[in-house]
Amino acid sequence: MNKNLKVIVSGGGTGGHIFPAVAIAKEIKSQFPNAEILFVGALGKMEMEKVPKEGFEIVGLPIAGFNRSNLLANIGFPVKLFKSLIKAYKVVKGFKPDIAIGVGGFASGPTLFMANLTGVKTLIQEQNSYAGVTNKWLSKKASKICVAYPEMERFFPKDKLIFTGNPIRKDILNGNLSKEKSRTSFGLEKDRKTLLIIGGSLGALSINKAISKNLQKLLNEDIQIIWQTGKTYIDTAKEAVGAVHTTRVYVSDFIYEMDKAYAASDFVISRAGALSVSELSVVAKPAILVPFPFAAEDHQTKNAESLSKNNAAILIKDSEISDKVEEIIHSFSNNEGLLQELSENIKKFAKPNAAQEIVAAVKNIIKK
Ligand SMILES: CC(=O)N[C@H]1[C@@H](OP(=O)(O)OP(=O)(O)OC[C@H]2O[C@@H](n3ccc(=O)[nH]c3=O)[C@H](O)[C@@H]2O)O[C@H](CO)[C@@H](O)[C@@H]1O
Repeated sequence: MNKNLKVIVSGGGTGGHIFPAVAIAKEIKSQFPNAEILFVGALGKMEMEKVPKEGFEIVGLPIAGFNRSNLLANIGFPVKLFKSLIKAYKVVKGFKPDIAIGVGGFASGPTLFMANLTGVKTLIQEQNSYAGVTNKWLSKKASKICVAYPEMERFFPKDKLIFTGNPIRKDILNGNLSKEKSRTSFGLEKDRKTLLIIGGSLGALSINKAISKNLQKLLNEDIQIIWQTGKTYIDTAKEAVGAVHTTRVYVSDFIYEMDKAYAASDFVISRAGALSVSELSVVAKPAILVPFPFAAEDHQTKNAESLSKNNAAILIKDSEISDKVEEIIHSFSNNEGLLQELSENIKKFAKPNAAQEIVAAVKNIIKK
C-alpha cells in the first residue's frame, strides 16, 4: 500500500476548511511518505494560494457557491456546476485515487460526487456542530464521516460517524515554542503581556472596528497586541495604529505562523469558527469568543456556547464587543486566577490526535 497510496483531498473556501485538509494530508505523508496527494479546490478561492504554500499540488474547479439569499445571482451557477462536474470526473478518472476526502466548501461537492459515481471510496470531515447541505447529501454514499462535535447523528447516519475532533496543523499541536522568542519574532517586547486578535481566516469587521475604536484604552492596560485583520481592513487598521503612535501593536492581514502567534499570547479575542475553537483548546489559551452571527444556522454561536457553558471561554455577542472589549481586557490583564481557570477548562476540549484518527479511518476504508 505504501508506494501506491493515492488520495484526493477536496474542499476549501476559507481557512476553516483548508487547514484541516492540510493537516490530514501531512499526516498521510508522515505515515506514507510515498503517498501521492492531489487537492481539488475552487478557482479563485483561498485554497488555490494556501495549499501550494503548504507544498501540495492543487487543481481548481470553476465552481461557485449557491446564493440562497439572492436567487438571481445564481444565473451562471448551472453552467459552472456542469463544467465542474466534467472537470472533477476527468481529475478523478485521471488520478485514480484510493480514496477521496471531502472537507466541505464548494469543490468537495462535485469531486466527491464523481468519486462516488466512479466507485472511489469517500470520507467526509465535518468541522462544525452544524452540517452543511452538501456534506449531508454526500454522507449518504460516504464510507465514514469524521466529526468534531457530539450529537451529529442529527445530520448523518449514526453508524458512519467517528468522533475524531478537528485535525490541527502539527506546528500548532507541537506547541514547544518559547513565548519570549515568539513575541520578538513579531517585533514585540519579550516580557509584556500579549493579546492576540484573530478574526478567522478572512478577518472580522466588528472585532476590527471594536479594536480600532478602543486601541488607546487597550494599550493603557500595559499590554501589547498581535492583530490579524483580514485583507479588507488592513489599511484602516494600520491608520488606527499610526494614530496612537505605538510600537506595541503588530498588525497583519493574515498570519502564516499561527503557532508563533498562539505561543506569544496570554489571551485571545477570536471569532468562533470551528478550527479556531479547536486550536484554542489545544493551545489552552484563555479566550473571548465573538461568534459571527450570520454563519449558517448561527453555528459559530453553538461552537462558542459549547465552551462558554463550561466556563472554558467568555462569549461576547458581535453587537456587544465594541462596548465590552475594554472592560474584559482589563479583567484579563489583572486576574491571573481567571486566566488560569479558563486555560485549564478549555484544555479539556482538546482533541490533539484528530489527524491520526482520521488517517486510521482512511486506512480501514481502503483495506475493505
Ligand atoms: C464566516 C464563516 O462562515 N466562517 C466559517 C469558516 O471559518 P474560518 O475559515 O474563518 O475559520 P476557522 O476559525 O474555522 O479557521 C480559521 C483557520 O485559519 C487559520 N488562520 C486564521 C487567521 C490567520 O491569520 N492565519 C491563519 O492561519 C487558523 O489558524 C485556523 O486554522 O469555516 C469554519 C470551519 O468550517 C466555520 O466554523 C466558520 O463558521
